Amino acid sequence: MTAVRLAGITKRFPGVVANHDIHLTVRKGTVHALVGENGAGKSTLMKILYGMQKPDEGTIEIDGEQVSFASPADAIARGIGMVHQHFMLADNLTVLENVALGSEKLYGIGARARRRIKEISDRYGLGVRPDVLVEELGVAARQRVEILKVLYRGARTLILDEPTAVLVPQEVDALFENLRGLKAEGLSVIFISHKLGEVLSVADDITVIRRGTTVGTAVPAETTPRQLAELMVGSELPTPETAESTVTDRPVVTVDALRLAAPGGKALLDDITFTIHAGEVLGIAGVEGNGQTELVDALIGLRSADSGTIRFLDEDITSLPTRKRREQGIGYIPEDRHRHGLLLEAPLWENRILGHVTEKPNSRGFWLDPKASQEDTRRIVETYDVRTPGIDVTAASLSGGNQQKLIVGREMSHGPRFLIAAHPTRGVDVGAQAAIWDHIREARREGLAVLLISADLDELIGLSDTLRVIYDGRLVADADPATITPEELGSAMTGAATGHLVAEEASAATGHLVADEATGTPEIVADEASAATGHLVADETSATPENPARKTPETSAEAPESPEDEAR
Ligand SMILES: Nc1ncnc2c1ncn2[C@@H]1O[C@H](COP(=O)(O)OP(=O)(O)OP(=O)(O)O)[C@@H](O)[C@H]1O
Repeated sequence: MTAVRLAGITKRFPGVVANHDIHLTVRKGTVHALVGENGAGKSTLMKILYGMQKPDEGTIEIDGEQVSFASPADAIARGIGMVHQHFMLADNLTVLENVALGSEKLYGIGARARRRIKEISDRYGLGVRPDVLVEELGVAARQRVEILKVLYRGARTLILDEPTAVLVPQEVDALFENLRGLKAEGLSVIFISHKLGEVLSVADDITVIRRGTTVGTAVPAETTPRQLAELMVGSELPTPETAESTVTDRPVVTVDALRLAAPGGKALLDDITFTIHAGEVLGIAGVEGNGQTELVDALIGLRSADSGTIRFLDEDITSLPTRKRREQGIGYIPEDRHRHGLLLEAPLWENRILGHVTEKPNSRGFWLDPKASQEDTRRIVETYDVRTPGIDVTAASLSGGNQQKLIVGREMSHGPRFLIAAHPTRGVDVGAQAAIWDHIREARREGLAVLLISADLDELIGLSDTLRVIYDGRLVADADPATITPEELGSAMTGAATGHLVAEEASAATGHLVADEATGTPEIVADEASAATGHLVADETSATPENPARKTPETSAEAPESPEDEAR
């Protein structure tokens, strides 16, 4: 039984054929993965299915019937639902309000709506409680609310755009369990992901898109991640090398007792102390919303600390403005590329200037030097393999992964001494990811110090020389990247986030996590660690990805303007 059939879909943009004669058949009751390198045309195809864009050619069939969508409302009416990568929930409203508002016609906004939410939540095991405020919820719980919201509107086919990018391994397992629940009820899921291992574990069918067209399908049980990657890019992938240590004893960044409080006085960052040396990557592990955003903001100067100091090389930069920090050699890959990394409506070469207005090659003395920055943009496009018809197109017209490559290229171009990298490869395909890792490693060999924040635990462990766990605004534990596994680290993060991982640092120098106390409550997830072996030993079985107490401080309200705005 076919849920969705797309046939002969073609979509052109100026200078680009985003989709060319695409064929995709999604069976009822299956998870269908859509894979392909950055810019291959996945999002465009899904926007067409969701009524956000009109195809130039081709047909859409839902349940065997040909349809034509003028807007997402039309697609929703035919049972298509989309869960975007950037969640679209209002923090200050309850789950019930978020779900029911805008669809009052269905079940009102009162008791009937509440009943319906409970019903859906129970049926698919989503664990969504209607009356909590969304701001109280962690990332995984928000995602389940988004899923519930589309089910509430009657979706029978759900499009999930990179749903696992923000989840820790245990949460990914929980999500996949939910997807199995949906399948069992005959629903279909279209799953876009760059994490090929996950794709192979969850998908029933896989369609591969390359350069705008469907190049084949893969049978999950008979395919390895490597074969899938080769099908995607059409050639062999570079293997990310295991890197030798390049850590020196020269401190580049020294943060001492940094504290930052919310307007009400609650500490968002407390007693943050660390040193990053030349050639060292310090990885910060944590469930999103435990102070990472504030830490990055404080380091780049978007917020000022209430107390404590930040030293960069030999200077106290605690009260230095963002632009000056960048001029002195601090690079910044922001977690939200749309808010802090790009001017979406400006051409690529202007985006290359953003945040670096006063620096070479963008300026010569007092004056901007557009020619030089255009030329350098071409170099970045080439070096970082940004797929684009040219440097005059807007940043908005690049695919998500290609936007990310442009930002990384820009930040690496200024020869930073310290790089603040928040999710540097989010949305980037496996080939480009390995290339970005290589660029970072190469700069590290030359003495770059990196603060790395990443939800991709393979990346975090693989790239870091030192790992620390952040929970509730404090660095509560550290772990050795040479021995810890993603699962163990994931447990430590969720465990810490439930407040029951009580860890004491044995010695920052050895990087060993010592957790010395188990509180005996059922939520304990990391209950043992051994300083002797340097291993974090976590009890995975009791991980609680659904814990609603997880912190996600609301940050947008008080966040100042982006550095780019300031710099302009
Ligand atoms: N609104 C637009 N205007 C111009 N070009 C566009 C627009 N949207 C997408 N494109 C182009 O269409 C192509 C396909 O982009 P799409 O976003 O569908 O890729 P993708 O497979 O989703 O990539 P990623 O994995 O990076 O998200 C790209 O070359 C992109 O630059």
